Amino acid sequence: MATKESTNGSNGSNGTNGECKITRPPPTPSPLRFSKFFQANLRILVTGGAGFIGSHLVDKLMENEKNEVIVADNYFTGSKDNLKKWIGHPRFELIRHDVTEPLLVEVDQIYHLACPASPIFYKYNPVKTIKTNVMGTMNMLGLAKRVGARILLTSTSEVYGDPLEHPQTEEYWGNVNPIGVRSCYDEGKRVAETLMFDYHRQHGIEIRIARIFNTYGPRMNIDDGRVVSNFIAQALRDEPLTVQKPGTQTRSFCYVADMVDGLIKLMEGPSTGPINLGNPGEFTMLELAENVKELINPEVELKMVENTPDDPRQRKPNITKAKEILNWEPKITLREGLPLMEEDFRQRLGIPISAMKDTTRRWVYRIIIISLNRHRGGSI
Ligand SMILES: NC(=O)c1ccc[n+]([C@@H]2O[C@H](COP(=O)([O-])OP(=O)(O)OC[C@H]3O[C@@H](n4cnc5c(N)ncnc54)[C@H](O)[C@@H]3O)[C@@H](O)[C@H]2O)c1
Ligand SMILES: O=C(O)[C@H]1O[C@H](OP(=O)(O)OP(=O)(O)OC[C@H]2O[C@@H](n3ccc(=O)[nH]c3=O)[C@H](O)[C@@H]2O)[C@H](O)[C@@H](O)[C@@H]1O
Repeated sequence: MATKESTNGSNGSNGTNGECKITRPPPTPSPLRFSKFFQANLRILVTGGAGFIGSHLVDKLMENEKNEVIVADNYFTGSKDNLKKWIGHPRFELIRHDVTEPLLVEVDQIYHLACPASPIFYKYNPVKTIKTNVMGTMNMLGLAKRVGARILLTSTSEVYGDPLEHPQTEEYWGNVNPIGVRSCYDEGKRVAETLMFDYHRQHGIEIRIARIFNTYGPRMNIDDGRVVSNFIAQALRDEPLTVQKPGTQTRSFCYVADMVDGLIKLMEGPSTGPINLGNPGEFTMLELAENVKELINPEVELKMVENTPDDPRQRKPNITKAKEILNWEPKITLREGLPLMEEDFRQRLGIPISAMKDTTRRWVYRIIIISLNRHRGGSI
């Protein structure tokens, strides 16, 4: 159940001293919620819910029988296949909708994830990407204002650009190219954050902002060009792992189940954010390639290839705020998460494993599942 919003924007670092004076009280939710015989569940809209992170978020939200989930998605990078187990469920609805157009639904919470995440896709149509981030976020904030819903934005570590501060804290204002080929996404998300705080200050909207760092796991698009999906697909297909130069650039990789837990804790918690969500385990791309080679295909080769402009040279989240405010930190390491993603890719690609490798792999897989279940006290 949505709790009363902390009205001072506390715990958020909005680039000043953290104070965030509200000029107006939050809009009152629909009168239905206060009716004596209110029986309906918590109505949750997930934009981009047919995507990689969104579909895992829907799975987790649907585990709670008090939740009704509506997904709005234009299937630009997502797929109904990611939600097939929920289609037809009485507490679930799926709408084909582009968030650059207004959406009129009665909801209590909005998880606003709609935006292509892979650089290949968001650079494919940069004007649409920035429209999605600006107009799409404005439409969702307008909806939140109309129905009195709490809204969470999945922002990104790309708001820090090619960071000069390392690791990145939420107080860091970033080092972003305003006119580069990634700006549609990097600046688009920065404007989305600005809109979130302006609606919060001007209209009292209950906001939550997550700055998500590189996330991986099952259901990533196999050929969407992101490094983890690329390396796993290449290793399984016996193709050279394409390490983009210099190969010493770093990223920190968070398993999707950990990310979903963090998003829900942020939505249900007291803080507006922004709060970094990610795994501080930092790897160079060469180290990542070596891990994939060792875990999935020791015979595969590595091939150095050209990189794209404005590629950040380093990225690692400082997650102190997530630990202290949300009591959240990731539990699944890269070496535990990669085999889970390999299993998903094998099934989707129809690539069996060699008999010899099968036995060892089954043991490794079983050990990982047992230790993860022990970690998380539930099912992975
Ligand atoms: N995966 C990551 O590493 C990562 C890192 C930082 C931030 N994020 C953010 O998290 C969110 C989800 O990322 P993901 O990895 O699941 O990406 P994804 O591409 O798998 O999912 C995005 C979803 O949004 C939908 N979508 C895109 N444009 C839309 C529009 N105009 N209207 C309606 N639906 C639209 C897509 O069809 C897709 O289902 C995005 O906002 C992304 O920016 C992801
Ligand atoms: O975490 C984040 O905030 C961002 O992470 C990723 O952005 P990026 O890190 O550029 O993702 P990748 O395309 O996976 O690239 C990561 C690194 O791997 C390298 N790479 C990529 C692909 C490949 O085949 N080989 C390779 O070495 C790239 O040069 C880059 O240095 C996501 O695509 C963004 O949506 C997200 O906002």
